[in-house]
Amino acid sequence: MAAVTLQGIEKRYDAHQALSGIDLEVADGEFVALLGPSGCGKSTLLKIIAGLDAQSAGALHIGSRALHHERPSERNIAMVFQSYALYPHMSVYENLALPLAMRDLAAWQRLPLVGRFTPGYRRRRAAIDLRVREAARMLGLEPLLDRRPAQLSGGQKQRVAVGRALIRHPDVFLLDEPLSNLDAKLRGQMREEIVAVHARTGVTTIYVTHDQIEAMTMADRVALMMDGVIQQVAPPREIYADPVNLRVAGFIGSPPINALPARLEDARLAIGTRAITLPNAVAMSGSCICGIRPEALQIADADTALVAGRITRIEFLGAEAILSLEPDLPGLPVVQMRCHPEEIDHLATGDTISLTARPETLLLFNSDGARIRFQEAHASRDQPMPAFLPLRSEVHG
Ligand SMILES: Nc1ncnc2c1ncn2[C@@H]1O[C@H](COP(=O)(O)OP(=O)(O)OP(=O)(O)O)[C@@H](O)[C@H]1O
Repeated sequence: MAAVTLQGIEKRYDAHQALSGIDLEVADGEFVALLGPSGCGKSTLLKIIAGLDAQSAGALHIGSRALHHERPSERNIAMVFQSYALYPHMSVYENLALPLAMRDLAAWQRLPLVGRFTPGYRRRRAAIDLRVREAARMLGLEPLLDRRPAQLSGGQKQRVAVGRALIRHPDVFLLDEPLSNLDAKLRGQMREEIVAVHARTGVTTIYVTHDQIEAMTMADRVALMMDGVIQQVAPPREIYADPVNLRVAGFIGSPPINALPARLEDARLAIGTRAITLPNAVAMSGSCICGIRPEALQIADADTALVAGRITRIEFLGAEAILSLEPDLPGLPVVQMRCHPEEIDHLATGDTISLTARPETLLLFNSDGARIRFQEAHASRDQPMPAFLPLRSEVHG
């Protein structure tokens, strides 16, 4: 096992810049998810780490080894692809044993019929057998060892692919969208299994996905990529609660963060015709974007609320509900609130209500999307909800 260090990695395909200035340190034994929309460069970066593609510039280290021209087979990295890439004519046992046979048996020992009579064959085969059975036990594949891939379900194939990748005890384990061919229920189950295998083996893992739930539930840290650039690397809770820019805030979270046009003047924040004083002064004035997570909104009195409008949709999702509100002011987008279904039991589409949020839950961004930080202390939820007041009374009051 080993840490992975990427420094200034660039990748150009002719005129197209696929990766720019990628710096990333994955600690020994850490599980990092590379998350981002389609085409952002996740797979390209993974292929560069695996040695299947070469960077145009930058350095890559595994542990203290600088990797420049090592072939994939010399890197001691294992990779699982979306397609599983199992050998269809081989049994599960043979698929699991293959990486060890290729490494531990000489070419003449792998020959059919003749190979088994060569010196050292039986000892090496016994060692391989032990490892195959150990991997099969870890992944629940023991009853399936004689089957061919065509006789397996998607989840079972996925498990064989994971087992085959880990059987050589690699330094680094790379996975490229490994669950995208599975149905939702199986994906949930395989997420847990991969996390459990990681916990048991402790192999440094880099996991590519465009699915934020996978990234957020599985990884120690999430590296969010967009347009070939890593926007932020942080533990799941932090990347959600403390995004560095509006693109990160908008990508993470479902329903997405509400982004309302606003104006700032020192500690005063105005949204539409309402304003509130923030807990701390902000070192900027002018137009900004106010980000409000759907769960930060709550129903409030019309006199003190942030926004009023008409309910356009209510979705009941079991344990929670999503309410969409069309603000009664032009220029403000539809706002979504996430809450407990009981809180909105009495409401229906077409009703008029008012919503508000605590100032310390607001995320502010400048017009370029960069985060503007203002809060130092977090107020308690038990304290009374601060009021948004009509703009004129805020200004003069
Ligand atoms: N061999 C290539 N030649 C030219 N352009 C390429 C090549 N491989 C990838 N690209 C481009 O580089 C960019 C990044 O591709 P990459 O496959 O890394 O994205 P991704 O984030 O993994 O997307 P997806 O989630 O859809 O797989 C894309 O714009 C893609 O079209």
